Amino acid sequence: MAMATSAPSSSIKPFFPPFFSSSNPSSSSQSSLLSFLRSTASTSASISLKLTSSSSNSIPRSFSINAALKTALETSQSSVSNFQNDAVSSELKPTILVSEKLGDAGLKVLRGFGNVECCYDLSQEQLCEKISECDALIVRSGTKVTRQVFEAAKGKLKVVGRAGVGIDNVDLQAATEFGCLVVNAPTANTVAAAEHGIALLTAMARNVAQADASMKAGKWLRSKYVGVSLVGKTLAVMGFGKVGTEVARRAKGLGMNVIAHDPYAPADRARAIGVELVSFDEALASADFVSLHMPLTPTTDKIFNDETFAKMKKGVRIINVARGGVIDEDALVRALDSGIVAQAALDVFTQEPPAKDSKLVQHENVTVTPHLGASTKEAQEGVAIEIAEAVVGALQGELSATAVNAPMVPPDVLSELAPYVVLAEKLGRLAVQLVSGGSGIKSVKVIYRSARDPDDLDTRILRAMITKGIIEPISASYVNLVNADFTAKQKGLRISEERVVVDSSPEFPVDSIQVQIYNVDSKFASAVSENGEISIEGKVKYGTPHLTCVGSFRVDVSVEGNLILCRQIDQPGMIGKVGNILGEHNVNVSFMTVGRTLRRNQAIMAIGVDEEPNKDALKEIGNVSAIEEFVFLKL
Ligand SMILES: NC(=O)C1=CN([C@@H]2O[C@H](COP(=O)(O)OP(=O)(O)OC[C@H]3O[C@@H](n4cnc5c(N)ncnc54)[C@H](O)[C@@H]3O)[C@@H](O)[C@H]2O)C=CC1
Ligand SMILES: O=C(O)C(=O)COP(=O)(O)O
Repeated sequence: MAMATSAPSSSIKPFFPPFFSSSNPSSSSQSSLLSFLRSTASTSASISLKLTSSSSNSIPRSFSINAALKTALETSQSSVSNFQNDAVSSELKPTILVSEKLGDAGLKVLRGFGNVECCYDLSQEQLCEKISECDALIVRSGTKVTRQVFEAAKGKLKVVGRAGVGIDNVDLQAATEFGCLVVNAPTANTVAAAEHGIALLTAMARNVAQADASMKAGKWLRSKYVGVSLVGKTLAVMGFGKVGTEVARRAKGLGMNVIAHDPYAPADRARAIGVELVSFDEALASADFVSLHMPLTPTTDKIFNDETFAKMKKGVRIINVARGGVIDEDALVRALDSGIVAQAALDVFTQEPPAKDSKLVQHENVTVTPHLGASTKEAQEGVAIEIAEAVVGALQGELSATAVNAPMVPPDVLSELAPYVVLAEKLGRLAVQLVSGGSGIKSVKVIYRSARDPDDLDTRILRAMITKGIIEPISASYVNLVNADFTAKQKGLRISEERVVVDSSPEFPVDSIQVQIYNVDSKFASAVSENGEISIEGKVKYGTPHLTCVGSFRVDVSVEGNLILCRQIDQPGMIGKVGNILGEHNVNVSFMTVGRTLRRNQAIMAIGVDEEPNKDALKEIGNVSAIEEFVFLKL
């Protein structure tokens, strides 16, 4: 008879229930309040799940993970305030470092949740030194969040919030590798940036800045500062996203002919506001004014250079409120000197602040502002609230709608998938414990059976949770939604997915999830299917995850607590025998089912137990003569 023990399971309660849970060993020395917050948060979330699901015999479509998380947040917040009389309380709250000026309304939201430290103008060294004490970091465009910062965080940093749009100052690859979520505030400063673009466009066309400076120097130069008119001129908006669209709208109001280039923008959205989408070269060849609104990426880096300036109309005027790096600044100086570019108005620079003697900044045909695009009172209050809520939400485990390096799952999809997310992680955790040795897993297949069209099922979050379930019990890695795919790749674990349409109720997103592990030995031979792979399957029943198939045996056991799987000769009295042993050792049985192949042939008994049986209890179970093999699994 084979007896097997389980692989160690992660027993640390998640601080980030349920999607960003971190059992990072390097951050396991969290303070007691943090541990408390973790446990209360996750408990509240699960209580909320149970209450909702118990009210109906079907999985409620109104199931709201956000509500569950909100409950968790409220519990945590009141827990925090309960601790406020404690002299050491402030040291025990999550620490949020704000490294650049943030609007008061946002700071208020943050202070209601954590310990907020505002430290502006930190050097890289100072930031690296401080970051290992911080759970979250909030930045604007001036802080470089480099790989060194993530390394220095030693796993403590869970969220970086960018109070604005551009995330080119954050090393996203490093953030992902370290499982750190990056969120931004992509909408609150759109209008401010667009208005600043228009301000620069009009100021440049009428030499406002130069004329102002000359008057302040005591001059009256009316003929020197004759400008150009905008009406009837062609403006090329390069990057027809949020800001570009708002600039286009306003420029139309000024009577300009607006064209746009954006390889990813839908033509009908442009057409709807009377803008024609054209190719890059066409935009350059026909524009009198070119306004830049694309992000800085490896593709757009220095996309405006000697070659592209040469394609522009002589005397073109350029506005840049996007990122300095999209222009080769030396090439722009050359184009200004040669007259290809008549004027430029720039809010952003490759290096910020630029060198004092920068030829570009000093050029008489250039109007500059010190990265003021987002700097209106309204925009700053807006981004501050947007980012504060996103960071607090992320610290509570909410899947942010503005996550930059994790799958964005719309709230309604998330709410519907919530119980399947729990099932997915548990199936991964169970399947890996059935592998003998626990290592060498290279190939996993997940089969989702659903009545819905395969295109109508977003499985990214389910795959991430299966990955988490598989990896965490057998390695020191901690896995969350952010780094699941990366960690799987690092470990050489290939997870393929198959979606099978079945004849069940399309009301539910998934009928069953099957996890198969290939080319491994099993410590419980009955979990191996006829085709040779370890195979288990689960379903959500009445809102609760159930294990429904082990190898080729049908079972039905709620996956809560721990599980004992026994294969025995199908004969009367087996349930009683094992139940007695567990009872004698004070182990409470929560569920028990028997699945068999043929009557009086082989059967599998799946027993849910609240406590972990001790060695003696397991030995006694193993000594029952009809039991051929068994395994104890931790969930
Ligand atoms: N100066 C400032 O203070 C501010 C600057 N910004 C910057 O403005 C830019 C745009 O911001 P949003 O409109 O909010 O972003 P967005 O993401 O809504 O729009 C960017 C657009 O650029 C397009 N794009 C990407 N690659 C392109 C390419 N090679 N050629 C043409 N288009 C391309 C995208 O398809 C997208 O439609 C970003 O760089 C952002 O950082 C935004 C706010 C304030
Ligand atoms: O949101 C953006 O992309 C911006 O460039 C605004 O930057 P800031 O927050 O003002 O440093």
